[in-house]
Amino acid sequence: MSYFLGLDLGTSAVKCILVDERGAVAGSHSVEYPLDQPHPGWAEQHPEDWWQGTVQGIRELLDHTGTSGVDIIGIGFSGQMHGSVFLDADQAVIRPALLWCDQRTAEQCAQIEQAVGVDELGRLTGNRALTGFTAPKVLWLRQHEPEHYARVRHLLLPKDYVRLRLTGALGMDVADASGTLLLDVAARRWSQAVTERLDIPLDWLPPLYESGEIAGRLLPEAAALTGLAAGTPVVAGGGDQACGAVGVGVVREGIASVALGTSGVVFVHDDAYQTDEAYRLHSFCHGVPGKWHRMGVMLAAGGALQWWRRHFAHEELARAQAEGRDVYNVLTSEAAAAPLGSEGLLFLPYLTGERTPHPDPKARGGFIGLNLRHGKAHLTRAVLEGITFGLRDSLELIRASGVAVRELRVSGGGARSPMWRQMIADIFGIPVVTVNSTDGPAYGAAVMAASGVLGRDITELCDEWIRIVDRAEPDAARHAAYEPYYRIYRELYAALKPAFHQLSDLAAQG
Ligand SMILES: Nc1ncnc2c1ncn2[C@@H]1O[C@H](COP(=O)(O)OP(=O)(O)O)[C@@H](O)[C@H]1O
Ligand SMILES: O=C(CO)[C@@H](O)[C@H](O)COP(=O)(O)O
Repeated sequence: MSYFLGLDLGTSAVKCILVDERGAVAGSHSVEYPLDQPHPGWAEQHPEDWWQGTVQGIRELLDHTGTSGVDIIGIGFSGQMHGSVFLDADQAVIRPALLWCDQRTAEQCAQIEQAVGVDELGRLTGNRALTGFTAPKVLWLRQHEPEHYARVRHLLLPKDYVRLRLTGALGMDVADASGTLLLDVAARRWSQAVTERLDIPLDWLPPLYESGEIAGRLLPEAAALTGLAAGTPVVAGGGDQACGAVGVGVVREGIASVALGTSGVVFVHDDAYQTDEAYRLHSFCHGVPGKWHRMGVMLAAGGALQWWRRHFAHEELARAQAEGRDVYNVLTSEAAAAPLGSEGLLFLPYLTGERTPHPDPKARGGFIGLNLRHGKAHLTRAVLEGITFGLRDSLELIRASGVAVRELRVSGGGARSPMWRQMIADIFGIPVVTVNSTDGPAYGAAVMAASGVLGRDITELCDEWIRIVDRAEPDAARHAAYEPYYRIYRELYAALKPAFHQLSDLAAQG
């Protein structure tokens, strides 16, 4: 049997999966690596950790599944988006990468929007300057670490660095490149106009590919380290959101996806390039050649639940261990027992600032409406409801731009919870489905590898390999009961913004 290897270079771990020629997952394995937060709001990782994790992950996957490297006929990549990998003339890493969730570049974003103009930047790139994006990170390096900046000769995104180590070839796909703010997203090529205005050398940027195109072949030294065969084709792949959407079959108009990972993303496929009026949604190239997508991105969706679990779920953790259950399972069961609306309690999930719909690194979280009757279950339910209201904000932007969403496909860690899936269906008022491929971005990366190696269309492969396995219908009464809560939720950010900013400034002073 021949296999495709899908690699998803995530924020917390690299996930490696094997998919056979009929689209069935034959095995998966993850290797974690650390995230550094040297200052409040900063987030960095060492590209060497990604490389070591990937090598280990591939080796262990082959060992555990008893697969021979020669049976892997293609490799595809998904990766956390936007992170800046700065390389010198010898392709050596100059400093740790600044990640998608790093918030240090508010000043540089303002400088970019002033230098280019918000409308002109939108016209050239389809997007606004947001702190997570790559171009502001380049300006930050120039202003704060000029000695490092002087050495830069190549700029890559996280997965492209690992592909470089595997194949020796520099490259980037247009889906991931869309999140650099240096791509002319409509034309699917680097924007000379933007690089010139920002004074970023165009020759730092690698050759561009569509996601299913072969971007290199495995080097003999990488083959020796991983157990794969030298010469194995490696496709360009995509950013994790484009790969995740392909992985659940969001390759046609009318179907949207919600990815509930650390971040939370509402994603729609576009046959033609589109932007919303004020560029509040991201407009990016899709992993499907010649197609685009729009998405709203919450910075802490699953991340907010993870924070809640880590700091406040000690009893639930003990119970989960005693009963051999997942702690998230215990938490969501508790939340299910609390009433809808958490008895007048709302949670704001802006724990690491926010992107959509409030592009504000100084936005903060909170519980609003606490009273003496509230206990842990109410608070846990409020966290889940608050994250879901945050996702609904992105859905409303998508709806306002004229897209009729008929069905939502959910993926990511949060999608494992039937209770949360039903809550999304009720709050959104749309059916929520899950598909047979639960490996999201890694599966999408494997589909892209199959497309490149077999010369098949990505949409066709998705139609053949992906099918719906579960469906949660919205309950009309619960949908109506959530509406007044959602209306109040929508007003809270604007009302609390001045306090968030003052608190954020006070915290930064130490
Ligand atoms: N059984 C579950 N029920 C509800 N949420 C869950 C469950 N398992 C994981 N999660 C959520 O999913 C998140 C991890 O999702 P994942 O897709 O693995 O994230 P990432 O790829 O960003 O590392 C966790 O932080 C948690 O909030
Ligand atoms: O910033 C974005 C998309 O714009 C994130 O999707 C990151 O690419 C990684 O998110 P997780 O998969 O770790 O949640």
